[in-house]
Amino acid sequence: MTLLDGKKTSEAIQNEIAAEVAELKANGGKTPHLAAILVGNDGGSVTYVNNKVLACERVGFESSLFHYEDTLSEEELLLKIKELNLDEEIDGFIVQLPLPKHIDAEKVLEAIDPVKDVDGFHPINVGRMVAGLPAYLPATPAGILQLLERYEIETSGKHCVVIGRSNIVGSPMSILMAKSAYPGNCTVTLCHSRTKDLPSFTRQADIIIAAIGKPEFVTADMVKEGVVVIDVGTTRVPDASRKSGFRLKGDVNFDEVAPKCSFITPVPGGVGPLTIAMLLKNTLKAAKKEVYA
Ligand SMILES: NC(=O)C1=CN([C@@H]2O[C@H](COP(=O)(O)OP(=O)(O)OC[C@H]3O[C@@H](n4cnc5c(N)ncnc54)[C@H](OP(=O)(O)O)[C@@H]3O)[C@@H](O)[C@H]2O)C=CC1
Ligand SMILES: Nc1nc(=O)c2c([nH]1)NC[C@@H]1CN(c3ccc(C(=O)N[C@@H](CCC(=O)O)C(=O)O)cc3)C=[N+]21
Ligand SMILES: [Mg+2]
Repeated sequence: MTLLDGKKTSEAIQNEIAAEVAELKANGGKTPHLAAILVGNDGGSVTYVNNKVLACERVGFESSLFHYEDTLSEEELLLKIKELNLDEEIDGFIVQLPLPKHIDAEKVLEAIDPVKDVDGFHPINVGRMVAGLPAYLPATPAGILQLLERYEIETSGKHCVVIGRSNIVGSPMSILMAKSAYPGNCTVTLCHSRTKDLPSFTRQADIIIAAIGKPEFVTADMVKEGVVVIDVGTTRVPDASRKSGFRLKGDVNFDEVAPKCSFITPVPGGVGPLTIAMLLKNTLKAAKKEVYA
């Protein structure tokens, strides 16, 4: 069993990005600038956004954080997005999800200029990804592809079972794994809460990508010997023995599943750090105008 070290892989990618940024700057180019909008004080969201800002500093990007109370109106948020769309200093920005219930998230994502949509959530970027045109790939699926590639995991002809069909992880992941490319060329099954007899699918899987948000959902009896397991889940569960009062759990029961795996990601230290690295990568592409001329 090989542990897929997301932290180490993320650091390697960030070092590559830092070297490119240094070169850009030396050649008189613009310093890439990522902005993040955070509405409210959800614990996880605050942590992830702060991690993104810290990562920007590490690679030599500029960053801006716009943090609002959860009473911010949809109108005010849309106005801020319009401002960032027009701000020539900012190459890319993200609106952290989830948003408070009184704000229509789809409307907000559609208001972002696709050219600056470094999360890759705008329907234009989603469509371009599906069509195989240059696009910002959503960071979590792109990070998973990086892990598979950097560990030279064979994917061609394999049966990949994705659990979860969200717009940000499961659905794009299923599309990318089916593409005629490496990593890809898989036969893909996309499972969700209406799937009947999920274990009958996961037991056939050569590669399982779990993006459900239910801690320890995937158990040893659901997987075959030699499987590759990618655990996207990051749920905070109460843990009184920790200073923070919680610990992070994946969607896979690691202790019982890991012994059956050829490769598996830990949580934390698996997919999460890659998500941050790929967001930076998209921001670099934005600054270099690699996706949209
Ligand atoms: N590490 C990282 O970088 C990231 C981690 N995450 C984490 O990944 C997890 C998933 O996130 P996200 O995709 O946004 O989640 P969503 O809640 O948007 O989607 C969850 C999906 O899981 C499906 N599902 C729920 N229960 C079951 C079940 N019993 N059997 C089969 N499928 C089920 C749902 O089905 P249905 O569609 O029918 O409701 C849905 O498609 C979360 O823990 C999140 O925190 C997310 C993004 C990035
Ligand atoms: N607009 C938007 N874009 C996103 O990309 C986005 C989002 N909204 N909303 C929430 C999800 C979740 N997500 C994570 C990113 C990093 C870690 C991460 O770094 N996790 C660390 C642990 C961090 C910790 O200590 O909590 C790890 O798994 O090792 C996790 C989850 C991005 N998301
Ligand atoms: Mg992780």
